[in-house]
Amino acid sequence: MQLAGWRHIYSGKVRDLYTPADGSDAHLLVVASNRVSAFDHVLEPPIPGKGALLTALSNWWFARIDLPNHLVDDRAAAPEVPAEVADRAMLTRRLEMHPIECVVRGALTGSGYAEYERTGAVCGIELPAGLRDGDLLDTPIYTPAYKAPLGEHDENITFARSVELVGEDVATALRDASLRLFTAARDLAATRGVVLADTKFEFGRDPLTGELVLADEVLTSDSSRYWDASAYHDTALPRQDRLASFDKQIVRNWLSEHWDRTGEPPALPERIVAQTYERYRELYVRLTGGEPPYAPVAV
Ligand SMILES: N#Cc1c(N)ncnc1-c1cnn(CCN2CCOCC2)c1
Repeated sequence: MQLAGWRHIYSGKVRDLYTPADGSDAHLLVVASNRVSAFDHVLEPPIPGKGALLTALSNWWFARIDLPNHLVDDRAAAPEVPAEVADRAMLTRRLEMHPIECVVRGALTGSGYAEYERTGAVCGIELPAGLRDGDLLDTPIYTPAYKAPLGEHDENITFARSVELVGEDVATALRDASLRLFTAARDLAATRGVVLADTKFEFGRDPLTGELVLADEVLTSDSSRYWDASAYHDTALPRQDRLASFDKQIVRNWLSEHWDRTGEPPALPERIVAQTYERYRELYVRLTGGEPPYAPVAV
């Protein structure tokens, strides 16, 4: 997408990165698309309103986290944010990013559970035997990953390896901040009937002050696993229903019934698109207590 005053430099599955077209290097623009991904595929069509809703959720969390973050408050000294993306863009300070995905797990699932099944540990942290997919852990664990080159999968690493990569002081600061932020967010989400199972933070170093700064998006359902607490604790439900991703399970269930996982996935029908937006909206309302800033035109 062309944006006046900005040059596109990177596209992830669901977000795009821009640098100022005038060559200045103090800022970046992170634009959340309406794209949705599942099973490592970007799906069609986009979910109208998703980018704006998740940007608002990330901003809501940033405002409640007592750490410096990369959002630009004083926009007078920064390039203008184009109106067409204003509701789904973050104008940020450019940081020296640490090459670590700071993953914190309060429950054992996904790649962490797969590693546990193979080794009995996750990122070098030994866990009790007999844990099952989705089990809550007694205490959250920090399971960092080394940020692989663009397009490759990140590599789970031990804390000791993170020390080799970024030094003892930074590695310790990343771990301690990530565990503290996760625990606070998990406890807040629990009061809203939502289980925060895991999340991923990214941090950078401010080149001017040297301080540790929270970057990227925070605690969205693209960077985190959120489950409905009543379903999670209903042990009569099948496990897949207890661990249903708050926002993507509708898409995953439909794809499981309409796609054999070969070739490109089929386009989502309008009703699935509408139902999926409603799940994003429900998560936003449950967590924040307010309505998201944007509702797609009723189809
Ligand atoms: N945020 C931020 C940020 C910053 N404030 N300063 C310098 N670099 C970055 C940056 C560059 N890449 N990533 C990885 C995550 N990306 C986020 C956007 O969308 C694509 C993926 C972070």
